[in-house]
Amino acid sequence: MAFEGLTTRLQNVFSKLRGKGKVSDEDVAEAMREVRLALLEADVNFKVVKEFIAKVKEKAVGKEVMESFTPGMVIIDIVNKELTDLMGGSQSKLAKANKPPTVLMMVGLQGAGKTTTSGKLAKMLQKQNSRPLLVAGDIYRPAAIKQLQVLGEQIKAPVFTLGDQTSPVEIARQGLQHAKDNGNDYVIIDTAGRLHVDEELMEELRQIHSVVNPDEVLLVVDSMTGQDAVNVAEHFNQQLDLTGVVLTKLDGDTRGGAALSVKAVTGCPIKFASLGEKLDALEPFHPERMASRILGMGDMLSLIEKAQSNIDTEKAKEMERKMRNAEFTFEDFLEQMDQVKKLGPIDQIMDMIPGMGKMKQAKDLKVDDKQMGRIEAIVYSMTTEEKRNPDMINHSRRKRIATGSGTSLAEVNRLIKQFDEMRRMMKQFSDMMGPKGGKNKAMKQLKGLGKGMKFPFR
Ligand SMILES: Nc1nc2c(ncn2[C@@H]2O[C@H](COP(=O)(O)OP(=O)(O)OP(=O)(O)O)[C@@H](O)[C@H]2O)c(=O)[nH]1
Repeated sequence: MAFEGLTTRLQNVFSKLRGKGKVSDEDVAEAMREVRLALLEADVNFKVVKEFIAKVKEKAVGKEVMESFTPGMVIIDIVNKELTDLMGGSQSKLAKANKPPTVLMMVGLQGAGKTTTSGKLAKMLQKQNSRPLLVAGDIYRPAAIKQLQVLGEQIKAPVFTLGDQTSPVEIARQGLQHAKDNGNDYVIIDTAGRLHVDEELMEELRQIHSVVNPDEVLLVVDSMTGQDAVNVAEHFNQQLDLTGVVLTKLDGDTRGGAALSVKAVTGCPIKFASLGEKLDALEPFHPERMASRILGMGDMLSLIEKAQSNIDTEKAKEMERKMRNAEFTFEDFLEQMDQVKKLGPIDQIMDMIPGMGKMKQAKDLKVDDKQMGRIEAIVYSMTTEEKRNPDMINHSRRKRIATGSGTSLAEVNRLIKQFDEMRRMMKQFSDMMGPKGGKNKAMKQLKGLGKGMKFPFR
């Protein structure tokens, strides 16, 4: 996952500071040296690092900080605010034309993820009840038009193409007219990319620009390429006046340099971040939330938003009722896993929960999609009757389930044991909250409950 190294290093610096009652000037200087190294190692542009450290230092050595009750926390807060500022301060939203359609021109090098991002953007706009038109303007890469058509089919968005024999400038012009004629409120123009920035490409992009007069020129950059991504952004910006950047592949193990430098170097805000190959893996970029993810403080807001747009609330309510009445079966368990999976890779979800990222690093908690898959395989190998009455799953049934799911008896035993514990806890919980419980009793029992508790998927 992106930023892992940076997060670990920063957390080490901060835990040293946090442990101190008083913080001396030397402590701050030492911490700043380590933050500086951590940023450089994460491939952040060296000028950006220098300015960043100067700003943090200026704020951190003040008297108020030293004499505050929790100097360590105050310094973390300063770093958090400066990181947020570095990435643009607040969210930079997509422009909207006064008179539709709003025209989005997608530019970038080959392989950065331009075509995929065009599809993801279209899907995001559809979710907001818009009707985007995709325009296939990359006539040079043989499969690009087909790729966009396939994406369009998947999300049921119209794709405008004139094949690969018409000039991209003409395609863009006619595409825009087509959108006007058909009442599309957004036009997303996918343009060609090259392996390197070259004059011919820029000229073509400038011509398209002057014909369609876009509301947004979005540069798609691959965050895995680190400083190169920043150089590419600077170059495009000099030639084209970008209005925003989309960072792709933030799900990979990028060290984070691009995300942290691109705004400072080009002045161009990051508008979206892409965290996976799937079509719903695009997120609006929130600098403050990204900063808190980098500092290992989680990002509950994004998680809640994801849940709101992906989880079936009726099903969630029904699940809650079952849990309260301790009617929870393995069938419900499967359903719940399905809901969680809709939110994205489990690894990414964990990073959004405060503290979880750190637990993951400590290897206390091993939850990944592969393991979720094994758990699912076990449950799928149960008969309907077994799923509904987990108590009937005796030794010989367990052996059959292990063989059927390609796992081991130990794994099946563990899952069933944890499932039982989970049910018992739910039962205790609902008893506590029930008429005989009362608040004080509930609190008392809650304290005892934590002891035997294990995370169900460990
Ligand atoms: N893991 C991951 N892969 C991505 C992401 N975005 C795009 N990709 C992958 O990157 C590859 C290149 O994406 P494309 O959209 O084909 O690239 P492109 O920029 O359109 O390339 P050209 O059309 O040749 O300019 C594809 O395999 C995508 O699935 C992302 O956020 N995460």
